[in-house]
Amino acid sequence: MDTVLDVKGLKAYYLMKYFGISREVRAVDDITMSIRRNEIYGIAGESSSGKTSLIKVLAAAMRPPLEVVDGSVRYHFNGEEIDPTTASKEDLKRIRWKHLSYIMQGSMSVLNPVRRIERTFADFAKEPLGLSGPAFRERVEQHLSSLKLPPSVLRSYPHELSGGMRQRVTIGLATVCHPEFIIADEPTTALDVVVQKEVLSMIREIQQKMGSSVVFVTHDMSVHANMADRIGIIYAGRLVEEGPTRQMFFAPKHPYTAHLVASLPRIGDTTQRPALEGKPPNLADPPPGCRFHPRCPLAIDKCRTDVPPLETVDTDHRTACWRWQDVRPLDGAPTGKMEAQL
Ligand SMILES: Nc1ncnc2c1ncn2[C@@H]1O[C@H](COP(=O)(O)OP(=O)(O)OP(=O)(O)O)[C@@H](O)[C@H]1O
Repeated sequence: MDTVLDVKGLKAYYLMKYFGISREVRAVDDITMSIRRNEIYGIAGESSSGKTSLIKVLAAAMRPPLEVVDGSVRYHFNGEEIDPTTASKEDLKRIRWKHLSYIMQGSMSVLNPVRRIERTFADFAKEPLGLSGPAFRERVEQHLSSLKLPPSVLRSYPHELSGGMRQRVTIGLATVCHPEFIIADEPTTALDVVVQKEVLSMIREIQQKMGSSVVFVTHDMSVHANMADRIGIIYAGRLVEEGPTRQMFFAPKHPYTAHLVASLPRIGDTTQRPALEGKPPNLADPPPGCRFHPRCPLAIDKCRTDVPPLETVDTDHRTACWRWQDVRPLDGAPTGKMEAQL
């Protein structure tokens, strides 16, 4: 299997000191995963579970107080090994956009408010694309048109565009160099459903054309169902289950995944889904054993004391649950009709 990214035992914590008292938030806590060439890997999990923190480490966008305290992250680009957490500024500049690109949450931060969009494209993409003048402009205009954006946006300032247009411009920036590895954090959440569909199919098209890898974060399981080849579920800073999309939806092996897929809204279905009781744990003081045990309907004594390892339970399918053999799809889990969509 052709692996592009290897993450081993990664721990990244927010290390803070207030009035001499240290506090650490264990946002990413012992994550091991690999991303392959030519796949879309979806990361799901509820708010504050550590998805964005993980993505920031992978995208070389980590800032204090977030720090890697253990483990390793390695990209393999064209035979070259790059650690995004220790790479020099020059190395990062060299790989940014052409090899590794990042679509972050919220579009405004990447667009300079006092620069026209064309200047921002020139700053980001001219050098990596190796084009100039009319050839560069033509390439950018073509790319924008695949995102349903008219060439006139290039003359605009960010504040002159709608939120949806700005988000598409951001996606355009991140994909114009056809990068090998695209990291996207909730890229379509702010868009209306029609535009969301177009943008997602555009990301897939680029991914297929280039054979690139996409790591994609969203809390929206229906987007994962339609986009991801594999899904990783994060709970309280840990990867608790990972597997091929179809298996995750139809045969989940972790009670938390079973809950997530059963809460997926379906067209025409107005039944109330049972909410998961309790709150996610405080990552400054997580519970011992399995972090999900206080909310888990299957929890036994062992779950309260022993951390379950992430073990392989089927082809390509890993779970961290002492009771994975007893996990069953919940009421409301996808069946029949939905299977055709996956
Ligand atoms: N700058 C920061 N300083 C301290 N703690 C932080 C900081 N940013 C995030 N955290 C904490 O780290 C944990 C993980 O947050 P993170 O944003 O990675 O979660 P998330 O799964 O991406 O959530 P969301 O879906 O809401 O974006 C949370 O407990 C959060 O409060």
